Amino acid sequence: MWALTIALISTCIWLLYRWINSKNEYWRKKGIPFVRPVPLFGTMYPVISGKQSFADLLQIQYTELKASGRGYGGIFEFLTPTIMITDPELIRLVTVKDFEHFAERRTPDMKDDTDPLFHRSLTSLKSDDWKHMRTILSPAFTTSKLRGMFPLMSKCSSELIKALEQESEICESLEMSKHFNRLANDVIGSVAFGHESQAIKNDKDEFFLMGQRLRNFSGLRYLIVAGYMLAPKLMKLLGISFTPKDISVYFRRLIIGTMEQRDKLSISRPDMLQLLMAAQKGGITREKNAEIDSGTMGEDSIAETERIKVFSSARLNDGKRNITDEDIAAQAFIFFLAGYDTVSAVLSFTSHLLACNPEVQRKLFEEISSELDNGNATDYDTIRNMKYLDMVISESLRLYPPAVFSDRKCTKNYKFPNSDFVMEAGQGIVYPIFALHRDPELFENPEIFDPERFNDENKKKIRPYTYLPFGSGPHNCIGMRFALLEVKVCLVHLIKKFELEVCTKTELPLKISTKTFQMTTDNVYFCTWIYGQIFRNA
Ligand code: HEM
Repeated sequence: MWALTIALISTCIWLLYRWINSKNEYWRKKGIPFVRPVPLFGTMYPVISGKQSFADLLQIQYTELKASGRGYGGIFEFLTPTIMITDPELIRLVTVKDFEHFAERRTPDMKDDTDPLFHRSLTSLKSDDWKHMRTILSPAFTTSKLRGMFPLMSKCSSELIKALEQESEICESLEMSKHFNRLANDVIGSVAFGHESQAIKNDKDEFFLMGQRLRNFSGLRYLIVAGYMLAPKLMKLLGISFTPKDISVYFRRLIIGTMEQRDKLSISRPDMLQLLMAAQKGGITREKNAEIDSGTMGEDSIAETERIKVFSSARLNDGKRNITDEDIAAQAFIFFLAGYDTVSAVLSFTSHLLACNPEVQRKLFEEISSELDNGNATDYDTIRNMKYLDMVISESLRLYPPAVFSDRKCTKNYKFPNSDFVMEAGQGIVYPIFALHRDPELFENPEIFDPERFNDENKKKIRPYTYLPFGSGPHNCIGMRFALLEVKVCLVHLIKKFELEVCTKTELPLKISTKTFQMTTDNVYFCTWIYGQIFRNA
């Protein structure tokens, strides 16, 4: 009996081993260059074992695949064969020109009721539902709407400065990322949820604590992300949700409660929630000549034409799709998820870079002071005119793009140019943003922080589709202009008041965290001094 059981178990293990190995043969059989996988973990093992950050792993794989000269190659996300693009021209084809073959993201397929907020959000919607929702949401990011949201952002930044002043009186060094986290929470809470969150003043704020749990992708949630990569069908069958139930219920209730209150008391506020409520009632129109959804600076002019083509068929209200309260809650939720860690990461990394590069910080301070000394208020237009500020942020986004890669799902079989390789519908394709930004053939001395790369003359020399912190094509980041404005407002408030300096706790050189998939470090500490005449005149 024992012998039979052992024989049975051994046979199962052997069959499993054969099956896994046969999966790992996928790219070899297709004749595509590939990164050698580890059984079961594919090419993800260095990240799963905590040896490498996700950004570093993608950079190593990119370098290996680029060397093949083919412009793309195979990786294995656990058992799933995926294509990684290394050629900027192919990124253009996939994200822009041949959009109809790659019209979706690879967001996990879930049952409708598993994670309704995530499932109905812009990042998960497919085909016409996505086009329709994106068309509705885009007007929330026009110049005039951002101008309206500016005071909400400004208020949060002023509160941040007060908090830093208070803390710097009692502490020698400040953990800046902690503060930026709270700022990002309060801004997106205010603008997307219409909720006056108070995380800057009170770290026990309920909205903040819920958000902290939601954005924590370590531990069990790290395993859930891995589970969706390893066995998506099984995860779907088991109905495992990304978002803990209580958090989902909390955010939904908050949004719907706020909407009811606004309706009852006829309250109107210049935020995204108001725009979504207007869209629900059919009262939102596209503004004439509105600057919306313009491409990222890494693209070329063709991208704009393609974007217009994709959305020309979508109408704001086609009579077929009603916007439900659930849809509104889902969009506010995804704005929170997409706009919280990203903004807080940009602020943390930019501040770190400024602390390490006093000359750049001084130049930035001079630009801010001179704009404000000219009698300008710290308003939307003054901040938009600060060129050096824009250069500093662009360079920080090159070195530390919060999204280290982006992806698409092949939605229609696709024959790669100059090759026999046909990608099958359903397969995934990634483009490694971080690796492109750090490629010495694309950016000279890529490890060096040099905002001059983005001055008027130099930025024209950047090859299209190599600098893509906000992605590319019709699926690019809808919140780009909002995010950049928020980062700028905060930095202007910060630098006009403080000098940032490294301290003994500052990690030098900075290491990207290996504990999570996100672009973050394990800590960002600075010494900060409140701005004083003595320092600035020295
Ligand atoms: C500095 C901050 C941010 C960075 C670096 C960033 C970056 C990105 C990137 C790389 C993508 C994928 C684009 C592609 O695949 O082509 C993306 C998508 C997206 N982002 Fe952002 N993002 C930021 C802030 C925000 C904010 C503040 C919001 C919302 C208010 C937002 C909402 C979204 C949404 C909804 C998508 C999916 C768009 C779609 O598929 O149609 N992001 N973002």
